[in-house]
Amino acid sequence: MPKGVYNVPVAKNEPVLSYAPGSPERIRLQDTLAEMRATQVEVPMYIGGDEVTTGNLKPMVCPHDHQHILGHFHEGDASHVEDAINAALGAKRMWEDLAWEHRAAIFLKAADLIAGPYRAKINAATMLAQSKNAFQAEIDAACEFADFLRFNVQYMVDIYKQQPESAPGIWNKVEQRPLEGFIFALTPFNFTAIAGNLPASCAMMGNTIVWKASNTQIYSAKVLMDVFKEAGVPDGVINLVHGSGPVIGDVVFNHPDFAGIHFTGSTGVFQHIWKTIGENIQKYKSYPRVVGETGGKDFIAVHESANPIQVATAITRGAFEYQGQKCSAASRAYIPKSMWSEVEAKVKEDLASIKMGPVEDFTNFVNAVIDERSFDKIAGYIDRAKASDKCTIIAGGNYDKSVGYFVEPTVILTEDPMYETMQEEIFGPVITIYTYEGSRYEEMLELVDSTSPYALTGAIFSQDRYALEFGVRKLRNAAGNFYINDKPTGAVVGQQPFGGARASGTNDKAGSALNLQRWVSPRLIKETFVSPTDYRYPFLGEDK
Ligand SMILES: NC(=O)c1ccc[n+]([C@@H]2O[C@H](COP(=O)([O-])OP(=O)(O)OC[C@H]3O[C@@H](n4cnc5c(N)ncnc54)[C@H](O)[C@@H]3O)[C@@H](O)[C@H]2O)c1
Ligand SMILES: N[C@@H](CCC=O)C(=O)O
Repeated sequence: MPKGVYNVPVAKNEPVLSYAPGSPERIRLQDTLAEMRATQVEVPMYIGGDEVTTGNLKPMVCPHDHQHILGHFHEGDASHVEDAINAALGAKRMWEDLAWEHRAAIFLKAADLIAGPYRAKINAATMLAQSKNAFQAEIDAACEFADFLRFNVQYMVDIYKQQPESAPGIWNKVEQRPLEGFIFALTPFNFTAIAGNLPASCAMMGNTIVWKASNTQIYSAKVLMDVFKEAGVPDGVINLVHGSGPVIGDVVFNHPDFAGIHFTGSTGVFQHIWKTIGENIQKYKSYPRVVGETGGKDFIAVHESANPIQVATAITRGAFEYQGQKCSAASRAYIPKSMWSEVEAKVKEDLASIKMGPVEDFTNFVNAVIDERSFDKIAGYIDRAKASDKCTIIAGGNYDKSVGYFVEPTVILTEDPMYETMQEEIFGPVITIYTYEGSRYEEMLELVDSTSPYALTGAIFSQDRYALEFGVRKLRNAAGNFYINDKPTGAVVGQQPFGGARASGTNDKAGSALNLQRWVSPRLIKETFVSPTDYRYPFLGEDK
């Protein structure tokens, strides 16, 4: 077998295709969409080498056409979670003993499959079942997922390369061991790339995984499992189970071999999980690694010197792309009173030109929100704002779930900086604006910092360097991803490692070496070449 100290290919961001009318990628995607819409699929669980069916079938629908059934998944119960844990533990020894370059090759191949032959399929699955338009699917399911895989291979090797000094006569080595036990990947509906990355990044570091995807993302999770299989991920390394979160969690969090959770989702669920792990801590063989990236109440803070048109564009894209269902979505903005009329006019003009509808029509910028529960929650915020004497709805405010879960991009103007929509994560196409006296810039920054428990993303707009520098310093702890003169969404792997603090997560920065480091437990190995043969220190000798 060849031996060598291998370099891995230098990672580059996957180019985003345009899907312009008539382009080959658009034609391929439209054909794939039509084909997938016309064919119902059944998604089994993947446990060890088996595709497990239970007959307990749950429908997967298009959010923008909720009577259209894309297929069904087989829901499992606690016994399937036990089986998945056993499969993960059974696959562990061979997987962790496999030389790292083979793990790298498998995931680099997965990236090439996603960027190549599976591109249209993963995008179409994400469009149909998660209601993303072609551009939003492309930047997520195809490009961000390929980027996660390729950059993580590079970061894995960077981690392995970090070695201690060695004094003469000894050799110190650090071995990055996978964690003892299995990892639980618990993933959200809104990014196919995140759903794929949470199990894949842990597996890349030599761990074996039990993965539970969100029910509304299982349709694209199946495509990810097909990619993992074709790329050569061995049986039992990534096991996908479907079922109720609490039922699955109950088995996982009571298991002695539970070694860590890689979570992305809401703050409430993560806090519940953290508490459960704390209560069970004596049951585990090791202290589990707890990594969770959670909710946000992301802001745009504007100084008087900012360009109003740039601010308005950041509001429209930052708040309404993918219907505001990004953890990073702008959902509160602080605008100087003197600038507001110009910003308002541009936002209204842009919103008037935005089309809302199904993903199959590529002219729609806005599609549906994910499901009825989410629709009702968002509609509740809008209804309360309509009834409140503290707010005015200046754009949107309509919703309709008769065919799909459609909510118009909605802009609320409030006089109360602590109104509920300034504080709480809505996770829908709703932004609230608070206007302030431009001379009270510092007070406004204090409000931004103290209004919500979250600290995920935020943006500051200013053409004045002093104001900018002051704002960046004042808001040091208000966001883990901070943007200057840009919208607070759209982080790119390898360029803007992503994660927030406070109630927004453990800030282990997805798409960086920091994250991968959490999935290994270093062992220091010291070897002495010529071992001592005398216990005495020189100073113990007799003075003459
Ligand atoms: N910070 C980030 O990087 C980031 C990225 C994407 C999404 N998010 C956040 O995710 C949320 C949206 O995603 P979601 O609606 O899928 O989140 P969610 O918390 O509802 O669900 C996440 C996962 O947890 C499971 N789950 C739910 N309740 C559970 C329980 N009691 N026990 C065990 N598992 C349970 C779900 O089935 C799903 O698989 C938003 O709050 C958003 O801000 C954060
Ligand atoms: N990384 C994405 C957000 C992921 C959360 O939903 C962004 O930067 O917009």
